[in-house]
Amino acid sequence: MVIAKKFILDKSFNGPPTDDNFKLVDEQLDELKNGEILVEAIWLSVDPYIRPYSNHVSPGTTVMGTQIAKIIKSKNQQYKEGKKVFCSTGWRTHSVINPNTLEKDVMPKFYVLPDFGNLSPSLGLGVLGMPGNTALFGFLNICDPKPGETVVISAAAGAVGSHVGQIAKDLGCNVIGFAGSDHKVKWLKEVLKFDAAFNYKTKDVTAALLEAAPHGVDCYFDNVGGEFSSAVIYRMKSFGRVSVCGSISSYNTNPKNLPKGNHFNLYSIIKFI
Ligand SMILES: NC(=O)C1=CN([C@@H]2O[C@H](COP(=O)(O)OP(=O)(O)OC[C@H]3O[C@@H](n4cnc5c(N)ncnc54)[C@H](OP(=O)(O)O)[C@@H]3O)[C@@H](O)[C@H]2O)C=CC1
Ligand SMILES: CCCCCC(=O)/C=C/[C@H]1[C@H](O)CC(=O)[C@@H]1CCCCCCC(=O)O
Repeated sequence: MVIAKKFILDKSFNGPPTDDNFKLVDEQLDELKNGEILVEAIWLSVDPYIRPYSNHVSPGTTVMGTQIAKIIKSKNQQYKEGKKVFCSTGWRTHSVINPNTLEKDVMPKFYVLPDFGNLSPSLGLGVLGMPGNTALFGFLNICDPKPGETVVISAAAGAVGSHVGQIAKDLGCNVIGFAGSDHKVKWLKEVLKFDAAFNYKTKDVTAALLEAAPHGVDCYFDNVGGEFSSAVIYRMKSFGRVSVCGSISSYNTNPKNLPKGNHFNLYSIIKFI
């Protein structure tokens, strides 16, 4: 008999998450039936969407999220013990899954990870998973960046932004990142080789842009929304492109009291991922 440990949403969120929102509980799992597998979590992903998407979730529900897990018992010939899988089972240690009867959805809920060799399987939740794909396709398909163009990235040291910046550098763009600490800014400049990076908590965004992008911004990869994005969009060139990926600055806000919208530059193309 396997006892899973899982985090449930104990109290609905009201502002930034605190320990009180979560409760760790046990769940006794049933014996495997034919077709089922038992997986054990190796890595859990804590992603920004969990906060706003949980506004519609009832207390008592397992906290949503994806994980990389290992098949530790199988009653399904197609899924061998020892294989590593990606699954959307939430914040829990053990889960019973029947891969053949999972709902088909636009987003994958379950798949066997390819062999990453010596690399960490955690990359299946990062650059080789949802954040990496968001960075690659959200940047290339929507911003359509060209060598020499100026690219601004918010939340630039995060999972998505840091990959957008590296792709933009590879393409020969002038890359400007904003992050919330001097340590992150140093990392962006010294390790990821961004052309410029600023701490938006201590530096005025418009002043930073006038310094690093005096002729304006061609591409803006927007992870944060709110007033920050209004300041960047105001500095877009004509025919600039904005990829609206997320709006993390408002995720802890009560949806009935959201901040005012961005300043929209009518000569830029703004698309949502
Ligand atoms: N559309 C899509 O398909 C997807 C959208 N997203 C969105 O992309 C964005 C980034 O996700 P991801 O990289 O995974 O997140 P991470 O958790 O890796 O990074 C998030 C970072 O956002 C910054 N941040 C938090 N609060 C604020 C705030 N109030 N103002 C400005 N920045 C803030 C913080 O960095 P700092 O210390 O620098 O402030 C934080 O570390 C999110 O908005 C997310 O919802 C993500 C994946 C898919
Ligand atoms: C107002 C919220 C904006 C959130 C933006 C964001 O971060 C979106 C992320 C999703 C993206 O569209 C592709 C994904 O895989 C992200 C998560 C979707 C998971 C939803 C399922 C939750 C569950 O397990 O029940």
